[in-house]
Amino acid sequence: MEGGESKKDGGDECGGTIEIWLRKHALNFTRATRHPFILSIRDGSVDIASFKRWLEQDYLFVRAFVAFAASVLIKACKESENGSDMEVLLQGISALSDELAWFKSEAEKWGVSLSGVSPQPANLSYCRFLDSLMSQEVEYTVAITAFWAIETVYQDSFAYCLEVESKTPHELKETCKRWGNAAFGHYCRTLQKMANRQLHKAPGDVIKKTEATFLQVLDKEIDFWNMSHG
Ligand SMILES: Cc1ncc(CN)c(N)n1
Repeated sequence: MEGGESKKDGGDECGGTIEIWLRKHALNFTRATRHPFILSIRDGSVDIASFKRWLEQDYLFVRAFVAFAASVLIKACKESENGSDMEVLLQGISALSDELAWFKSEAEKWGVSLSGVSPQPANLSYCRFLDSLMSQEVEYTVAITAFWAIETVYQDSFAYCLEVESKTPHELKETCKRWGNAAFGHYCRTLQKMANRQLHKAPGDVIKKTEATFLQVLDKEIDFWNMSHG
């Protein structure tokens, strides 16, 4: 097992809490990762105005997500018994810096101005939700699971657009590779193990809260994709 993990740590890829939830809530997960917007990228019918709208809104979201990532890092430093969590999250934050730079250059490529963009209601609601998870009262278990889910929805969605049979337009391949690449997939699986390890030792009430938060993330992601329709 990678990283010296054992079933005892909750690191079993088949039997961890996260894998159980992915099976239990498969419909919600599929709605978040096989949204019509993603399907339209994959079959090549995507409306470029929708893509540009997504680009503008996601730039704003990622700025809020950086603050959330920093709060998860602080919780890891204080609450995680595993020293490598902090290192994984620190690398994740550094990748978010590249992500912001990428949004700026991608916007320029598409003639989109990011300076005057206002967040749409679904984006505001998602950012407010992230804010609520940044509170000191929110356990690391809840926060790391939400963080894993947010990154994984993008990984799974965009990796789907890169499968051999996909007809993703050439000019959108770069976007899909940003989250659909193998290294990002590996990063998401590492986050999944971190979340599983926490859940393995969490009390029942925290597990319940974490499952509810996971479902909220999926709903917020669906609303976010819906926004691209305008
Ligand atoms: C809405 C949303 N969810 C997830 C990600 C991946 N960081 C993102 N950029 N935007």
